[in-house]
Amino acid sequence: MGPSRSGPAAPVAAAHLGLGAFFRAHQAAYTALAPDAEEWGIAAFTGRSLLLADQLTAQDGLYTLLVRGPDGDEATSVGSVSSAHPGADTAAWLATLASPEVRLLTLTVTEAAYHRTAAGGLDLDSPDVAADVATLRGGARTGFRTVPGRLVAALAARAASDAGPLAVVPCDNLLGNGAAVRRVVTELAAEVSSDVLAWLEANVSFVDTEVDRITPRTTPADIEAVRRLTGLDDACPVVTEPFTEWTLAGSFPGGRPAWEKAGALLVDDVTPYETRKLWLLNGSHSLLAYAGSVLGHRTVADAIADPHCRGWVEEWWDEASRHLALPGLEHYRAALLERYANPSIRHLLAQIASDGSQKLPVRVLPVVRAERAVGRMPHAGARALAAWVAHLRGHGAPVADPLAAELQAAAAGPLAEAVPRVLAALDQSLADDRDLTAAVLDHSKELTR
Ligand SMILES: NC(=O)c1ccc[n+]([C@@H]2O[C@H](COP(=O)([O-])OP(=O)(O)OC[C@H]3O[C@@H](n4cnc5c(N)ncnc54)[C@H](O)[C@@H]3O)[C@@H](O)[C@H]2O)c1
Ligand SMILES: O=P(O)(O)OC[C@@H](O)[C@@H](O)[C@H](O)[C@H](O)CO
Repeated sequence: MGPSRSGPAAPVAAAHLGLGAFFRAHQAAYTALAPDAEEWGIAAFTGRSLLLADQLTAQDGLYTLLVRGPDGDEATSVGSVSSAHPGADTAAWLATLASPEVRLLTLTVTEAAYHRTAAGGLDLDSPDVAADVATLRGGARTGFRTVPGRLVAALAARAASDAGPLAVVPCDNLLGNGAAVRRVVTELAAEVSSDVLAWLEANVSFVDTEVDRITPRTTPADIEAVRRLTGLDDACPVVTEPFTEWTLAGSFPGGRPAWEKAGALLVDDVTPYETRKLWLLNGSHSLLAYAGSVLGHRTVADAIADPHCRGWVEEWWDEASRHLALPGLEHYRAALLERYANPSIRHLLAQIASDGSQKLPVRVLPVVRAERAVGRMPHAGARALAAWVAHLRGHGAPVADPLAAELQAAAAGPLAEAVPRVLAALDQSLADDRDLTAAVLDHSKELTR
């Protein structure tokens, strides 16, 4: 028997786009733990797939959260998802966001889904973005190809029904994610309708967040572990670690669940938390994803057990720590080592390796630039870039990236020519830095020797 409810689900007051593993281990779990959870049911939409929406609907939105610590598993049933919908159901999407009862929208759609240029604006040259501009200008209510397109369509529907203010809460690993999403959404709205633009500027707040909880993809073995532990045939449990963190800064004009009572931190500025997390955790994750997989490792736990990889991570943390403001970095680093070594969390390096062109500019390049600005050579950062070049040349984890074709072409051929071409694809000024290019080349040779 699968999970099912004994009473009604909470009325829908929040929406989510990007229904997947992380949202269910993080934001939905915080909402479920908040004391006012019964007022904040969530209508959750997948990005694209049908399966998870169908599986959750068959389970009344309920799923098992399996928290795996080094010493054992703990299963809880999470009930904050009141309805689950496939991303293609635009009628339900527009109706949900046009409802005055809905005052909150969280997002976990991956970094790549925002269609940002390297400078952070909306990529209006993208054919998918251009198609959405045409669709939105034509007033169609379906057929959107991008996340910014879906967001602007929803805000237009909300403006039309005068449904009141909304807080948009992006939870992807982007620095200044609230401001980043505000920018792409306002730039797209400006292409489409000055009325919608004016409405959203007056009614929509974009909240910056730092989010942290390592949540790998669910495997058949996880489903079996849940069955053994709970006796339930849960088709879509989520496996995560005990550690969890959520820091938010911004306004919630229509209210929000009392997330702070569930452990979230409401602050004036998330930047120090966000940079610490993105550089130390995500930066080292990307380093391991490329360099560790070149050495033949498959998971974070395997790679961190290798003294070479562990040394590279420590070196990266030394470089990044020179540019971080929060105190207690030694403690943070020690905790990360424990989290990475958790043998019950099989976090695949191949999953982390995806979309490097979108992730490295956030996780690694700021530290490389800061080190070069003070005249130092960031060898660990150069190694991460070298490992990415090796990955694009076919070593280690397979390539999955929206820019895969052009990046793999840039990475082909003699290494001495490939390295500056790949660096230039990230940022021309990196390729123009001869000493950095030479260091990346040396690390590339060493890694693939
Ligand atoms: N998994 C983690 O440990 C973790 C931790 C912190 C933050 N995050 C953030 O959450 C995001 C999602 O992670 P997840 O583990 O839930 O992944 P997932 O694959 O389980 O879910 C991703 C969701 O985003 C949707 N999506 C993906 N690409 C899209 C696109 N181009 N357009 C529209 N929708 C798209 C998918 O359809 C799915 O609904 C990550 O990319 C990251 O930014 C994840
Ligand atoms: O989820 P992604 O693909 O953005 O990145 C992979 C990991 O680095 C990331 O998911 C971390 O596990 C997470 O950010 C931990 O909080």
